Amino acid sequence: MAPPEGPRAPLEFGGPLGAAALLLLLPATMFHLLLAARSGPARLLGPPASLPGLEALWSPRALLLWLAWLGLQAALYLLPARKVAEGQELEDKSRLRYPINGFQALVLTALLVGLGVSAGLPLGALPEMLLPLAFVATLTAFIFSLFLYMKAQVAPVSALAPGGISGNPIYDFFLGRELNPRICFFDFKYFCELRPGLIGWVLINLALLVKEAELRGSPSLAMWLVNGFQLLYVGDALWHEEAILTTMDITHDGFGFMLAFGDIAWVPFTYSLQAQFLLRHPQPLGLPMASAICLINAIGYYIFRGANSQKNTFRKNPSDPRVAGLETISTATGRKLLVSGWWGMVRHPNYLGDLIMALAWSLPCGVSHLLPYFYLLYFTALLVHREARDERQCLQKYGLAWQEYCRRVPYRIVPYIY
Ligand SMILES: NC(=O)C1=CN([C@@H]2O[C@H](COP(=O)(O)OP(=O)(O)OC[C@H]3O[C@@H](n4cnc5c(N)ncnc54)[C@H](OP(=O)(O)O)[C@@H]3O)[C@@H](O)[C@H]2O)C=CC1
Ligand SMILES: CC(C)CCC[C@@H](C)[C@H]1CC=C2C3=C(CC[C@@]21C)[C@@]1(C)CC[C@H](O)C[C@@H]1CC3
Repeated sequence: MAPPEGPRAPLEFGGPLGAAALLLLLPATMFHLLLAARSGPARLLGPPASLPGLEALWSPRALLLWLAWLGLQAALYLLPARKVAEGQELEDKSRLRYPINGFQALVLTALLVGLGVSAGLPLGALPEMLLPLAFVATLTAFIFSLFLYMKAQVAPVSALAPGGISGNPIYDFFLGRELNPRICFFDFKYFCELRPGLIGWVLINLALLVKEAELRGSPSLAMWLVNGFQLLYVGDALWHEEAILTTMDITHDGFGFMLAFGDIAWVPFTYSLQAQFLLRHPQPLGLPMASAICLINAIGYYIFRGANSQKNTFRKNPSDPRVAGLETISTATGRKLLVSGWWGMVRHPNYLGDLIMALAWSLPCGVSHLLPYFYLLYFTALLVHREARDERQCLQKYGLAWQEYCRRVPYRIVPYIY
């Protein structure tokens, strides 16, 4: 039986209490990680060596830099795009239009940063500003989420997301009420999901690499690997930008604190944790080990990209010769489900590839500390939870056909294990 949506839908994340706890816990975890990475013991569990005062968190320079960064990314978003894509059909049968120029934004940002550095911009000074930058990013996320919550009060009911209309203000503030908040062509959720956070993440990584070169004469092999792997991941996401239009974040979830904070603060400041750790805790890495780690990342990427591209190609055009020979199950909606190829191996092959890559990003940091493995642990929890949410939505959409798919493909993420 499909679960109900809307006001009677079961509340996620432990309901209002869980949402209230996460409002505090998520920023606290981010600051804990930032502090732990710069401390000698670099302990993931246990209190950080010292707590910063307000003077270490608040800096008008960091605020200016942060606003300039958001302004730059917003300006790049508004530049003419190579393509304008249509999103999924909405409740009122309309489709929104989205500019496909994320990769262009990455390249232009790289050019601007390159120009800035050659004109004397001290990129190596950025790592010292991470704490105040994370602080202003968190403040921005709170203020922005408040704006989104108020904007949703005057939005038509058809514009609201199914999950964020519980009526409890804390829960709805956390999950987000409006599905696609926009001002004219500027779509806030789509903009935040890929631009300031993801591009900010690789910029922070690069600054940490530059700082390491300043401190030790040249960047370490471990730092090169972490930078290279994560740049590939971000470049890939922006190159395939159109694919996020079918993710549950865009089609199902409201835009509230969880995604706003996740996109603009959590991603840049916690996803760069391995590079932050390496700056203060250099790790020796020989060529044979580095080659093995590159192989692990390549295998992860091969599965991740293969699975995502196979599904996207199939959804765009099921008769495309690359997917036409695959076995499928018909559903009552008219859409089909792939039951061979990557999607016949496990029900979320793309998650498996993503997790293998996450392991490869931590391995260059050695095995002496748990801290650089935080991303792998957090990401496993996120994907297990996400997989369960997606299963619920697919069961609701496809009913018996989904049950048949689960029978034919019994494992969720890891073959023969989970
Ligand atoms: N680094 C990070 O922090 C994060 C990364 N990711 C990554 O982003 C990518 C996108 O993930 P996500 O948005 O969760 O979802 P998916 O790309 O896995 O999409 C799930 C959807 O795919 C469709 N689908 C499921 N099974 C089949 C099948 N057998 N045949 C055809 N279509 C099927 C269904 O939608 P429908 O039928 O409507 O098309 C389902 O709702 C993943 O690679 C993930 O690893 C995700 C979250 C966080
Ligand atoms: C702060 C919370 C614990 C959770 C926040 C979740 C967000 C950080 C993620 C939700 C879905 C995401 C996706 C990506 C990045 C992380 C967030 C925003 C990608 C853009 C990463 C690159 C992939 O190729 C596509 C992903 C889509 C979903």
